[in-house]
Amino acid sequence: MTMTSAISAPALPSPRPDRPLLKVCGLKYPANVAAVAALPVDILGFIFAPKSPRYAPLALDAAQLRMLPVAKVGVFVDETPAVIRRTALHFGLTAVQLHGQESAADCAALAEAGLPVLKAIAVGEQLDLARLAAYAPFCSYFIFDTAGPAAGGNGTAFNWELLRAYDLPTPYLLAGGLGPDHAAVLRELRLPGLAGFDVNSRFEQGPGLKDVARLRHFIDELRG
Ligand SMILES: O=C(O)c1ccccc1NCC(=O)[C@H](O)[C@H](O)COP(=O)(O)O
Repeated sequence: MTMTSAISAPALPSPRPDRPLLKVCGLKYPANVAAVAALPVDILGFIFAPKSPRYAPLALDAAQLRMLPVAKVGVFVDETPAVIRRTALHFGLTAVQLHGQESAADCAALAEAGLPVLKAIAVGEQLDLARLAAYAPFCSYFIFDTAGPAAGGNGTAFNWELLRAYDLPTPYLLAGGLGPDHAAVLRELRLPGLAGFDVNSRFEQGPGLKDVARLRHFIDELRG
């Protein structure tokens, strides 16, 4: 039995020609998870990195997650494959997001075990796109996120123009400090390979608690 056949989770959405995908990351509390899942969002993200203030497994309701008809991504930072696979099965995850120093071989091993992989790339002043070619065959998406003191959820944006030279076949989500005030510019943003956006700390009332009204307004503005 493959990993995917053991998990009844909706598939990871493909890029859409008509509108950008939206991933809301860093959810933690069951009532808030339900409220965000009722919005027209494409992917929900849950943090399984113990150092994060959004570390979710102790608060999450696994039965609720397994039933949700939305793609669910578990975010891990340099975690062991065994823990990742066990967590994915327990929570019914659709895919895993690797947000540390994982290698292309790490991504390949999980993808070949039936778990689609989103590989996060930390972007600083420069972006070495050439090194990503080794990852591309094993990743469903890249997530370009701003490098910072924490592995993720830093709340700051990077220079998106660094992606103007992107030429790999793997689509990506843009992340890093995207907030309500970005809706209009994101709506017009055209970059090669860009499939959508990943939002997190700038839509929070507290760590892991999303502001549903702020998200709804952002989605309305983003999609028109
Ligand atoms: O959000 C976290 O606390 C986090 C911790 C460790 C690894 C990854 C983490 N977040 C992953 C994400 O996909 C975030 O959405 C991404 O870093 C952007 O966050 P933000 O800058 O707050 O919008």
